[in-house]
Amino acid sequence: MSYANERRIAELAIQRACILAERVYNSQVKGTITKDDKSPVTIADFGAQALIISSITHAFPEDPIVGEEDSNDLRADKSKRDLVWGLVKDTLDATKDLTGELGDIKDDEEMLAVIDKGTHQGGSVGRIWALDPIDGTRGIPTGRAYAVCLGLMVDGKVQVGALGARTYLSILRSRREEGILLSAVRGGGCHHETIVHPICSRDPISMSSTTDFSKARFCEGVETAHSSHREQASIAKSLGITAPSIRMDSQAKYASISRGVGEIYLRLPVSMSYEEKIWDHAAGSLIVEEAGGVVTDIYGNELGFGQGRTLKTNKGVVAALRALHPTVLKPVQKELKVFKL
Ligand SMILES: Nc1ncnc2c1ncn2[C@@H]1O[C@H](COP(=O)(O)O)[C@@H](OP(=O)(O)O)[C@H]1O
Ligand SMILES: [Mg+2]
Ligand SMILES: [Mg+2]
Ligand SMILES: [Mg+2]
Repeated sequence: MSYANERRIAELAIQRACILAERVYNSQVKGTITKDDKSPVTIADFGAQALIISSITHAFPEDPIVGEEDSNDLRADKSKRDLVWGLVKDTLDATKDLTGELGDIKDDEEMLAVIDKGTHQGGSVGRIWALDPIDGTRGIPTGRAYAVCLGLMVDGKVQVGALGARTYLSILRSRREEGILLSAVRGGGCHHETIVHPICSRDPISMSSTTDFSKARFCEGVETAHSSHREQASIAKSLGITAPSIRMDSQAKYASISRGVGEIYLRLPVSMSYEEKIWDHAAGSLIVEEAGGVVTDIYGNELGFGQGRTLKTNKGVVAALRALHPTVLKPVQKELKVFKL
């Protein structure tokens, strides 16, 4: 199946949400709330979730959605709700030419209801979308990278992925680059474009072909609570990697290696009890695979997207160019003392 319509809707929905996210990124007002699990959420996360879910349900009304956020905090805080609705309304007004394909939201009550359409529990049967409205939320208040990510799973396997990301190349190359949009369909390769709407040009992308570890670079997250920098450094050293790690928030790391900026992405668990969320990996992992990479957990197992809202049976992530992946996995397993289950 080509999934051409799903890919187009996902790309447009991501672009519309990125317009909202950029407003928050560039504004003084982030409206950050600390969730019950102590993680942050901003008004951009809520607004982007509302816009993207409304797009999916407009185009594919039968499809369930696993989204990261819910509306509870907004229902309890009228001023935050007003801020989010103001953002959503302004973005809808600014993108009226997309309303035919992506639909509209009429008022703040409808917005809250739309946000709560992301509560599906996931699973291995049929079509299910996985949405991370803002991945790398800490990147928004800190002015670092973030990404807006959407994947379509069919019978537990990701078939379509789209990801809008900003700033990672500008961070790396000290120059301003507009956001980029990457998308992929399984078996159909992936491409990228600068985020300008409407979609106009497409360039295929592929990973770097570097197989010499002395010339290779690896990506890792910024937050030390999300992956083990110490173990990642030790693995890089044992592989003979000499370049410093490329650190950035969000699935921009998947985007980065899929465009040849870095060859390896290591996300080694800091805690063996943490279960990675499907929305943190659905889009990015497919994009890397379609750009020539392999994505597994630390055991070498493929990521299992059909087991609910989390990757229950996986621990950590190891993503690398196909030719490098087996060699990267060896020191990972030695360092973490793990064996294939
Ligand atoms: N202990 C942990 N281990 C791994 N990932 C974690 C974590 N706690 C939170 N996360 C996830 O890490 C994501 C960000 O990844 P990164 O550090 O690569 O930017 C967060 O996504 P959100 O920012 O969407 O909440 C969150 O889901
Ligand atoms: Mg979060
Ligand atoms: Mg996330
Ligand atoms: Mg998020």
